[in-house]
Amino acid sequence: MIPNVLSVAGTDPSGGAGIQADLKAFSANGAYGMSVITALVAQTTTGVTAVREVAPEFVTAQLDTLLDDVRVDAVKIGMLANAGIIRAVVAAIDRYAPRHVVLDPVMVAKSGDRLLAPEAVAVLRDELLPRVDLITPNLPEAADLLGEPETTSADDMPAVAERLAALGAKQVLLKGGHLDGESSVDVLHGGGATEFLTSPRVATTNDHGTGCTLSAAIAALRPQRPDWPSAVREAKQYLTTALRESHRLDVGHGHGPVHHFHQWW
Ligand SMILES: Nc1ncnc2c1ncn2[C@@H]1O[C@H](COP(=O)(O)OP(=O)(O)OP(=O)(O)O)[C@@H](O)[C@H]1O
Ligand SMILES: Cc1ncc(COP(=O)(O)O)c(N)n1
Repeated sequence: MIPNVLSVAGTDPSGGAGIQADLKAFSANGAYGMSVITALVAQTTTGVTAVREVAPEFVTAQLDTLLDDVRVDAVKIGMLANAGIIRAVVAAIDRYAPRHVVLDPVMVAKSGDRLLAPEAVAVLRDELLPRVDLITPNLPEAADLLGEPETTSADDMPAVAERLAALGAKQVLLKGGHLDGESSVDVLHGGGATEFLTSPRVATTNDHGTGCTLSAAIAALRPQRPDWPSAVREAKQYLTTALRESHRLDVGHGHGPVHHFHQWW
């Protein structure tokens, strides 16, 4: 059976990040994609010009309407914008107890624009993080969640992932895309085990929405794979190929999107 997978996130009219990227990654990884929108974002490959946050009650209305009808096999949560929307999502998780939940704790876009109110970071950490199965912070987001300086070395990443797990996340995928080096190194920590996931760094400026794509591919694959490490390893391979294939696209003048190729038929 094809899994039903939901993205709860903001929009990107240029199709590189947010809901639009998630739906492409779901399809490419064999899932049926659905979406609940938290914020309308006027953005493209060069940055964000405006944000309209959806009222928390309307996020609840979208979630209730969908979840009362459709079985959801996995959820990917991205941009949540503010504390009211975080609490609407927390209430829905408590009400419907979805089987697999991935949280990409989106805080700042690649362009430097804030996508989460600073005062909402504590709400995300204390109320949402302990309710999800996997969190996928990048290094600045990990530092913000832990209230400590940002790590600049891959050697420190296992210890950072362990401290994030102590906040209540069952599995932590700490992403090292912001580090320099020949390889792009992530660390997966969970169930008492830690592993490095290393892929060759692709020389490209088409790196808008890489975090969105990775977390969405993980959510799509998890119901189709026996455990988190299998889904995470395969999603990372999917992202690396999507980055490699991105040279075939000609979209915008800034950080372009990755190419969501179909790998399953
Ligand atoms: N140039 C690259 N080549 C290969 N992998 C990359 C490259 N850049 C990023 N990655 C990988 O992409 C994923 C996302 O990493 P990153 O740390 O950039 O997250 P992010 O900042 O949340 O992404 P974004 O905000 O762009 O959505 C990680 O698995 C990282 O290793
Ligand atoms: C709606 C939305 N969600 C997430 C991101 C982060 O992606 P990036 O860091 O590549 O800009 C974004 N730009 N927009």
